[in-house]
Order: sequence, then C-alpha cells, then structure tokens
Amino acid sequence: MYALAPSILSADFAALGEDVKKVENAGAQYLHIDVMDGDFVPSLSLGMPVIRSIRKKSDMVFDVHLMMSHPEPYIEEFADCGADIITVHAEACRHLHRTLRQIRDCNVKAGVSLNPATPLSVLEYVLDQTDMVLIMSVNPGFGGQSYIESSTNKIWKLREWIKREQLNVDIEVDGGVGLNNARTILDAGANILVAGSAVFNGDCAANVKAFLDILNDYNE
Ligand SMILES: O=C(CO)[C@@H](O)[C@H](O)COP(=O)(O)O
Repeated sequence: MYALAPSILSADFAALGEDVKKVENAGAQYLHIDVMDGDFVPSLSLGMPVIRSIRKKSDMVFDVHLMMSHPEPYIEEFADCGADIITVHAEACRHLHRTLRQIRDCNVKAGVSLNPATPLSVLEYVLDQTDMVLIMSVNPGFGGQSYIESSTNKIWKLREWIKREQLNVDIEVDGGVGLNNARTILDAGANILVAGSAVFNGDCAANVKAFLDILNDYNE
C-alpha cells in the first residue's frame, strides 16, 4: 500500500481544521502530526489537545511522530487522543524495544524514526517489533528543508533488509519530499511519503492530487 501523509507542520494553524479537511477530501490517506518538545529538536509544535480536536474532524490515519526525548510517559495519552501510529526516535528512547511494546500494547502501530546520521544497524534487534520505519531525510525540527540525498541509499538498504527477512514493515520518508523526487524515493522502496510544504504551499487539493497520481502508479 502506497500513501501520502501531509504534514500539518506546514498547515495554517489558524485554520487547521479546514486544512485537514482539504487534504482529506482531496484523498490523502494519512495525516502526519509532528510533536516537538524543544529538547530533542530545537522547536516546539503542538500536543495532545490539538490532536484530540482534529481527531473529531477526520477519519484519516493519524500518524503521530514524537520528536521528543524520552517519550515513554506520554505514549498512552497519545494513543487515547486518537493516534493510529505512534513513531518514536531510536535516538530518544532508553529502551527502544520496551517502548515499541508499550505502543503496540495500546493497540496502535509502532514506528521507529532515524535521524539522517543514525545508521540502520540500530534496528537490528527491533525490526520485527516495528510496523513502520520513518527515515528522516532532513534533520528534524523544521519544514521546508532540502532532501538529504544519502537518504535514498538508506531507503534501498532498508527495503532490501525487510524483503530478506520477509517482514511486513512500511517505510515512510519525511523531509524535503516533493513532486520532483517522489518517484526516486518510491523506487528506492519507500511506500509512505510525508510532505509538508509541497502539500500546503499553494493549492493543497491540487498538490495532493498530483502526489496521488504518482502513488497510484505504484499501487497498481
Ligand atoms: O518532521 C518534519 C520536520 O522536522 C516534517 O514532517 C516536516 O513537516 C516536513 O516538511 P517538508 O520538508 O515536507 O516541508
């Protein structure tokens, strides 16, 4: 399954509910929600009350990306807010294996994210406990950055590994994803594209449709 996950970090926060409806009505399947703590990343974004509010307005898959140091005490509450997938950073968890179990115990899919400098090897003993790997293709914290080219090779290697082990793990890519590089990223083996500025800058319905046209070629 191939999907688009518009990142609300680039939405208009004064009209967030409307922006969410726009991308949902245009056919986006996932909604990427970045939670930033000002410690793991040098920025702050939004938290549980916002997620609860938009959950009432949307049936999309809520893909909650915790860019937080030590997220463990908050997992249950994010699940209760309506997250369908909770992704934590390998770099931010003291006991990653335990945290992934904790997420799955909430009946939510468990994702692991890797910063650009983090090697795939940190996944060696947790890949079979993981529903999705989120490859950060920018250093996390801000929208509108340029795609780091070495991410493509990382995606290839991870897809080969998942195939070799016959696992069912999604690969999501986040940062600098646009219509210009979407096919390269999908060809490398990703199946979920996060896009912030490439969706919300300009006509979001038309932008979503342009991404879905590409993704549909892979869904066939
Ligand atoms: O996690 C992040 C940034 O840290 C992202 O989800 C951004 O929101 C992606 O923005 P673009 O690079 O697509 O503008």
